[in-house]
Amino acid sequence: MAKQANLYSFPDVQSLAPALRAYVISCQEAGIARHGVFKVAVSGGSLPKTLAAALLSPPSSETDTVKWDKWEIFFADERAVPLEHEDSNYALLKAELLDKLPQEITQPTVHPIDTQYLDDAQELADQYEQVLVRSFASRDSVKLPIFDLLLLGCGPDGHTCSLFPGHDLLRETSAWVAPIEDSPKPPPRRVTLTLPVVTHAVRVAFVATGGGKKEIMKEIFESDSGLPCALVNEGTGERCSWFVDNAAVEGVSYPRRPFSL
Ligand SMILES: O=C1O[C@H](COP(=O)(O)O)[C@@H](O)[C@H](O)[C@H]1O
Repeated sequence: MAKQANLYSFPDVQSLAPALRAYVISCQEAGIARHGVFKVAVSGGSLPKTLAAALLSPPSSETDTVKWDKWEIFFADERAVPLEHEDSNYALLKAELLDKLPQEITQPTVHPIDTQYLDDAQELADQYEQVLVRSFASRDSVKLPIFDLLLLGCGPDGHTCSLFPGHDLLRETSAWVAPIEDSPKPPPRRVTLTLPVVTHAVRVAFVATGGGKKEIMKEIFESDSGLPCALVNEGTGERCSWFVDNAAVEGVSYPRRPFSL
C-alpha cells in the first residue's frame, strides 16, 4: 500500500515551530547537497507568521542554521496586486519574515511576480512561469520544476495555493503556473503553481493551525473528498508532512506521528 502523508500535531504554535524549523533545515541541507541552493516556494495566509516563528528563533546547535544566502524563495501563489498591497503574499512574507532578517547577512534571493502584468492574469502567470524556467533550466530539458520544498497553507474550504475546490484549474496538466480570474476568496485575480508542479516537489509541508480548520481537516483526512489539499496528499504520499496544532485536528481520526526527521 502506498505510504501516506505524515501528520504531526503539537499542543500549540510555540511547540510546532521548532519541529517546522528542523524540517525546513533538513530540506535546506538536502537541496544544498543536491544543487548548491535551496529552492522553496511559500504560500500566503497564516503561513508566513508561523514560518517566521520557526525560522527567526535563535539556533539551538551548530547545525541548526538557516543558510539564508542559499535560499531562492518563490511564491506558491500570488494575488494580482501591487507588491506593497495589503493582499500581496509577497508583502506579507516581507513584513513577517524578510524584513526581520539581520541586515548584515547575505539576504535570500526572492522571486516576486512582475507587477507590470497585473491587468492580464494569463501574462502574469506566463511571466512567472518564465522565472521558474530560468531558475530550473530550460523547459525543453525539464518537464516540471522540482522544488526542494513547498511550504503551503490550507484554507478552511480545503484550498491550497490558489487551487480551489471543484475549480477547472485542478485539471491543468501542462502549465507550471496558471492564472485564475474567479478565485472564490478575494481578490479574484491570482496566479498559482499548478497541481503537477506541487506534487512534483521533493517535499511538501502544510501548516494549519486553529480550530477553524478542524472541519475541513476531517474531510481532507477521513474521506475521498477530492479537495485540493487531499489531492496534494494523494500525489505526494510520504513526501508530504502536515504541521498542525491540536485544535486544527481535534476529532480527526488519522494517525499522528511523533515528529522525527
Ligand atoms: O488565499 C490564500 O489562502 C491560503 C490559505 O490561507 P490561510 O490564512 O487559511 O492559511 C493561502 O495558503 C494562500 O497562499 C493564499 O493566497
